Amino acid sequence: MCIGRFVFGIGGESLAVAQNTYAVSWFKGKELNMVFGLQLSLARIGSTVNMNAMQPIYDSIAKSSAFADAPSYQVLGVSLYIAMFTCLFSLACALGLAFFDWRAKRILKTSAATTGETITLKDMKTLLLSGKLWLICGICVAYYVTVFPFVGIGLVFYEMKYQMPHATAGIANSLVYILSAACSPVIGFLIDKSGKNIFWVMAGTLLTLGCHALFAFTFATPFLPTIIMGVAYSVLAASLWPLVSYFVPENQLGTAYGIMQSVQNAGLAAISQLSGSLVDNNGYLILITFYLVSPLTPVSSQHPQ
Ligand SMILES: N[C@@H](Cc1c[nH]cn1)C(=O)NCC(=O)O
Repeated sequence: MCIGRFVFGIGGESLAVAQNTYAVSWFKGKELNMVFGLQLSLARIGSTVNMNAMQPIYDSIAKSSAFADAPSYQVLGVSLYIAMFTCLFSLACALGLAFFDWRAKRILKTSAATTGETITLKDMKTLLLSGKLWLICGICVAYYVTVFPFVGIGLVFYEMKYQMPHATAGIANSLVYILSAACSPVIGFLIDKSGKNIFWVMAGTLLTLGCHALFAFTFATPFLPTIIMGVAYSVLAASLWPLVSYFVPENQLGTAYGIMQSVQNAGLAAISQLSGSLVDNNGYLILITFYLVSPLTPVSSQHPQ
């Protein structure tokens, strides 16, 4: 299983790096935040379908006459084979993209997704010494560790703190992603219109901070902070990822996004472990208080655009 998850991580995150680089190369200066919003929206539809569909798929296979006496690992295997078809669909889309890129290159007599320049060792050194890149990485990791691990343990949190039935807790937990799927393109469009990415990064961070405060210190309906968190997360994501393209030259974008994803995932790996251990040993109040402190890092590391 660990090997499978390792390969999955390499594939998924490389895809994200390539997607971001293509998006900037094709849409820079033309509603880039909206394009990122749309991309995030589709990714979040995928996460939501995954969160809500896999258990029913597993249950219906287990109940089917063909697998009535099958051990659970076989039922799981068949469920994962079904999930594999969405990966094949993704591969088909990538092949379609390659075709359009090749066609654009042929018609425009240029490389569509790159400037034709490749990164040199000197560029790499300049990039690695760029304070702005590391600040963005800091914002990215400090913010995302308060959202992805929270959603990861959210189901049990809603059940335990708010005494919600399993199904209602599942709906509450997927609301962050459902809202993000619905709002991200619209929010991306509004960010394009205002052109103030850093302001929106700060707004998204502060709103998320408020949500964690409501979760930690009140017993008011959790739907309100969850809804606000869905919107805040969309605001942050649609404004943060395009920001890289404002200061990193096009031939270094892939490397810059690669560094950003690595830092984000290193933080997520560590904080997911810490979240589990904080919940088990100290309870949810301490965990949410920890999430409250983490986004302060992005707020304090930002300065006006
Ligand atoms: N690292 C990417 C992709 C991802 C999503 N969940 C885990 N990895 C990322 O964070 N993209 C931005 C987003 O908001 O999903």
